[in-house]
Amino acid sequence: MARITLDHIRHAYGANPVADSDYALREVHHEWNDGGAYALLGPSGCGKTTLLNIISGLLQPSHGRILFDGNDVTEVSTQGRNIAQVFQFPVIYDTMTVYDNLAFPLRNRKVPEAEVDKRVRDMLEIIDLADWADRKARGLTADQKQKISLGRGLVRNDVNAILFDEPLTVIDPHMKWVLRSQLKRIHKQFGFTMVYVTHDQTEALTFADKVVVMYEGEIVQIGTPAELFEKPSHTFVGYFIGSPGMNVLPAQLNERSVVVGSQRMDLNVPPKTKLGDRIELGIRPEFIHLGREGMPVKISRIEDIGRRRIVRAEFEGKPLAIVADENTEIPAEARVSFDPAGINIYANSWRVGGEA
Ligand SMILES: Nc1ncnc2c1ncn2[C@@H]1O[C@H](COP(=O)(O)OP(=O)(O)OP(=O)(O)O)[C@@H](O)[C@H]1O
Repeated sequence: MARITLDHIRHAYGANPVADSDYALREVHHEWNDGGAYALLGPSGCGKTTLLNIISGLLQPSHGRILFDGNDVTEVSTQGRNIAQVFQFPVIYDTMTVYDNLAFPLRNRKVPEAEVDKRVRDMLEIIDLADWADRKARGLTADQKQKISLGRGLVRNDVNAILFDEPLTVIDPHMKWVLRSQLKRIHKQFGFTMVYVTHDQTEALTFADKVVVMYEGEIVQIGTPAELFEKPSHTFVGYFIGSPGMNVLPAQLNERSVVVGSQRMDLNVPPKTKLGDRIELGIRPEFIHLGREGMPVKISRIEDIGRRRIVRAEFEGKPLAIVADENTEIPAEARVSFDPAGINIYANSWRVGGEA
């Protein structure tokens, strides 16, 4: 397995890129740990597949280098990079048996047959297809075929990394959950470096140790699920992760306090900002307390979602979502207070601290 260094990588599909907007990938400069499980998460078109293809060697970046364990592989072919890939749709040999499909990548690399047999049988157990070993792949369901694709990616233990591009798209929801848990277990057991592309936050948060959130061709945050939830580096992360997402309110800073409309909240450490910065206050719906004390809000709607309620309200002329538990009393003259630990201050969409 390998440590992956993305050294000032940028990519434009068109010739002669000039503006930032000409780049599908703006500037990616990061190091990913050997044995880490990374999920690339972001909306359609943000550059996830572009970055994955640069890592796999399917695409040459317009600028920058890519290194595996410190060795420059920018010019090395996909095959030479020694990585396994699992795509959105199953890539398997229909006329081969399930067993032979899994054995194929090992036999290709001249692994001794006894070792092939051991690894294939172990993998058949992991992907729960042991009873199907001698069946031709042709007659299998889409789920089963994709399990074979996953198995083929995971059966080799000499790869530098395994790359997954939305591999569970064709899988039904229950099986998705099962396969995701299996992937996590396999990762713990074998310590592969895994990079997993998805636009589904649940998938990213359950699979990865580190979630790489992408937005408009940039990595806006790399963090654990807890970090993304508690301290979103960019307002987009706050909005994209969580359901409902973070409330983002236009604000002003005033020495040691932040002001939203006519409301003022004290801050312990005043964030560093420049004159002219666009200031916003971010607060997740889970960090807002609803009751009879605090700042006035106008409630417009209450949604029951099992044991929690989402309260939609208006605060200083702006929409505000509040998560309350099912027993919270909602008074007619409702008021709110923001948990100081949940307050984030943003300047031009980037977090600049701000715990009160
Ligand atoms: N072959 C190509 N030629 C020109 N533009 C491309 C090409 N492939 C992707 N793009 C553009 O580059 C940007 C990033 O696309 P990319 O496929 O990397 O995004 P993504 O996050 O993987 O999206 P999705 O989730 O829809 O697959 C998009 O604006 C897309 O239109």
